[in-house]
Amino acid sequence: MNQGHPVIAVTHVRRAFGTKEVLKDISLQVEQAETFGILGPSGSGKTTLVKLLTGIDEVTSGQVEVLGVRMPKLSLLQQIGYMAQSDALYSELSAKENLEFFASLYGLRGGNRTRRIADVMEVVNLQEHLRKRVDQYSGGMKRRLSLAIALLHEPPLLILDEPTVGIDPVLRKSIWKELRTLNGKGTTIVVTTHVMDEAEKCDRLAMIRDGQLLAVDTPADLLQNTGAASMEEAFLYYGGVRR
Ligand SMILES: Nc1ncnc2c1ncn2[C@@H]1O[C@H](COP(=O)(O)OP(=O)(O)OP(=O)(O)O)[C@@H](O)[C@H]1O
Repeated sequence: MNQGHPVIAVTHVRRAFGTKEVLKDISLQVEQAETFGILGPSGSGKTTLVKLLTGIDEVTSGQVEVLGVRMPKLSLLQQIGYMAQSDALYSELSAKENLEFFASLYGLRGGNRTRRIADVMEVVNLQEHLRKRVDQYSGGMKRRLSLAIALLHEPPLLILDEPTVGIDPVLRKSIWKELRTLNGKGTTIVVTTHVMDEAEKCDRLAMIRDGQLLAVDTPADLLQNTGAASMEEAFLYYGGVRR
């Protein structure tokens, strides 16, 4: 892989829908094996940014490079595990059938496929619900299954759009533990959130509001630089709300 280069390089990116500018001159880099958080309120542009990183959407101007390749690039999808905010599942199929479908898209076959399916279902604690139809799953279970699918092909880059929404605190903790383990193995993780305590678990954090990048730093430095007692306070500080 591209040793020494950032896994993601976003350079002066703008994205507009008609006359509405949703991302305004965003530049940032994500290094290998980082957990990089994108924190911002609803409507701030997190999903729009994430779609540019995965190549689902295209910049209006500027440039996005992933693993040294200019996006969008279809062939890079094999390298990315993407968990969208709305679950892309076949509800009339069982979890197993969904997993098998996505595994075949990623070229996983035979014993390897069976092993990966069992592994990822264990990570999200759904192993007992493998044969259940997805339309009988709760919202949180669907989120967990979507995460399992993103992990299936062991991609070097995981992009997770609000992965723990609707997931209870115990499982949320175990999912974060698993993400940390993947980091330890060299996986790079980009995760969007509007939950402050999740943001603090990231190695580095980009704070965005109204499509603008307010700050990028480690959670500890964001707190220190602002003199804030909490991430929430730091966010308000950068957002222009000073006490
Ligand atoms: N296809 C589109 N056409 C027009 N406007 C869009 C489109 N997609 C997103 N937007 C607008 O861009 C802004 C940012 O949306 P985005 O979904 O990126 O926010 P977000 O930070 O992910 O929010 P949330 O946390 O609620 O998911 C919003 O004002 C939204 O209405």
